[in-house]
Amino acid sequence: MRKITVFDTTLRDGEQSAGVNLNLQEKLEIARQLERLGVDIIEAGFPAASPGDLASTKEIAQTIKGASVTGLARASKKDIDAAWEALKVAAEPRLHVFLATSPIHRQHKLKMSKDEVVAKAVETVRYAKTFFPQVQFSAEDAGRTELEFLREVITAVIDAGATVVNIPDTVGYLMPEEYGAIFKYLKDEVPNIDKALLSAHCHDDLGFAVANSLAAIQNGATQVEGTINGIGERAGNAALEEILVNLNIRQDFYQAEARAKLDQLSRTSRLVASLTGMQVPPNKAVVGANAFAHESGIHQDGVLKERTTYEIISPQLVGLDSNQLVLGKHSGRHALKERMEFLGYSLSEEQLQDLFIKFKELADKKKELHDDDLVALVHDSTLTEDGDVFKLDYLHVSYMNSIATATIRLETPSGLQTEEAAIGSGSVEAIYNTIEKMVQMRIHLLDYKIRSLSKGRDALAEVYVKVSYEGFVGTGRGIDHDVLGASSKAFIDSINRLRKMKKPKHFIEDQEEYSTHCVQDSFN
Ligand SMILES: CC(=O)SCCNC(=O)CCNC(=O)[C@H](O)C(C)(C)COP(=O)(O)OP(=O)(O)OC[C@H]1O[C@@H](n2cnc3c(N)ncnc32)[C@H](O)[C@@H]1OP(=O)(O)O
Ligand SMILES: CC(C)C(=O)C(=O)O
Repeated sequence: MRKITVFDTTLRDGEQSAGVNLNLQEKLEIARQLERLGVDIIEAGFPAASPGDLASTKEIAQTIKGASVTGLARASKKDIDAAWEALKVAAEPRLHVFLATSPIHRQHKLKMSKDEVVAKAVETVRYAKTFFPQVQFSAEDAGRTELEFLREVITAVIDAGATVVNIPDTVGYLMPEEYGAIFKYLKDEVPNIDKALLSAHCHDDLGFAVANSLAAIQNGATQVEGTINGIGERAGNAALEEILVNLNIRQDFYQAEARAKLDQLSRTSRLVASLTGMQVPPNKAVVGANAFAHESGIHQDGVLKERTTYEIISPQLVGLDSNQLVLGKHSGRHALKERMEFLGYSLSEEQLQDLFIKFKELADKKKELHDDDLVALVHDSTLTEDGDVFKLDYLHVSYMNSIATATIRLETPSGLQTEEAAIGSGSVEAIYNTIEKMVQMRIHLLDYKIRSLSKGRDALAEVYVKVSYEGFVGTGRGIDHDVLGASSKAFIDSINRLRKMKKPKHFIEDQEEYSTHCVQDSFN
């Protein structure tokens, strides 16, 4: 099994993401978590970039003991001196210097000839070696560099003392086969290649950063660079968590391993997302919120029977407690039953079927159903279970010139349908006046409370009412995705309960709490 050195550049290349600016404390916190994750090298910053970068690189070099800390420098004595100032406190000072080698960069940016680039690279590595035992040289834009020239530069810098040579696809231009082929070529053609680690550093402009990094490993790279959550300049860097999980899950294929502790990945990802403000898309591999969430019934059924039917990575591998069966409109009875059991309900087949119908109706209106929604639904189902109740069939409310008019159709306990309309100064009053007319009972509303049962704009509303009728006091509860629907249901519920109070032995057992409450209130 080949050992792969993991080089994390979240704090340097990752911080180059547009809009990201981490302060010293935030960088230290991320560095400590990277140490827990077990990366081998942490690139803490670019000390010549600013006094703040120098100070944070120094602080991290002083603090972190479980990983090697490095900093970036251009091919310039000034940059190397700044890096030394920051990194001399480290246990084993390590420098990362870079110089572009591609024709585009040579001509337009550096304005240097090939010979000048080789000479500068060698001079830089030699100077760096006078301070640092470990020197990494990066041939910036190696991906667009002539292969023969790349071979020449890499041979020269290893001769000058570079201990790591990095071959970045700086602009994310290459396809995996092409990037892998460069590593194979360098392994075969650079005579002193065994004296240095060969490193891969990829960007995601065409979406191949992780695939390219893995292609490099397949072709001889022994160090891989990346950032947590794949943050970084433009479209970002290779996502380290994805590379690490690939190496683990497909060890059979890569025959390579890293020492990182994968169960720290979720935690590291969350920390980086919250401190950088760069949120992870839900469908992101390994660390996205949906990476272990199953929504569709067929998948949920499969996962409940045998997790590996639809899950190639176990949630525990990356530090999560469990996968998630999200209940939504694509879910089936197996998942609903499992969730209800988890919530403490053992439903008969009939009850489950009834609940499932209501669940699907609600799921058509709501994106995701939370536990509160399910509890609400099951209570709604059990309440109306024994029949002999008024049920809301249709509700329409209009509002004009400060007068609300409610039109309501009810199903009566004997199964007939009755329709009525009445007005009120507000929608709820109009509804209650209409229902009162229909049931022919003079009901006093003693209390009315409304709350949101679950999260989001599409949350269910729960209305609680306390009413009295001919000396009896009762309560009612209604749940609906619409507040007026919930208000109607609560009022009707209270009427159903008041009717049952006259024959308490028929109280519905599942509604014990409610029933007890009604009985006590009415007979005290
Ligand atoms: C691929 C990468 O991710 S490389 C890392 C990129 N990261 C950063 O640039 C973040 C930190 N950078 C900075 O804070 C600033 O750019 C500084 C402080 C480093 C330099 O600032 P300035 O001196 O104002 O230069 P500026 O950034 O405008 O231009 C870059 C200069 O560096 C030169 N340069 C670029 N790469 C290198 C290199 N590897 N070695 C030597 N010189 C280089 C450019 O040719 C240009 O030189 P010029 O001024 O002679 O034309
Ligand atoms: C400094 C180098 C390694 C770099 O960040 C790049 O080429 O993308």
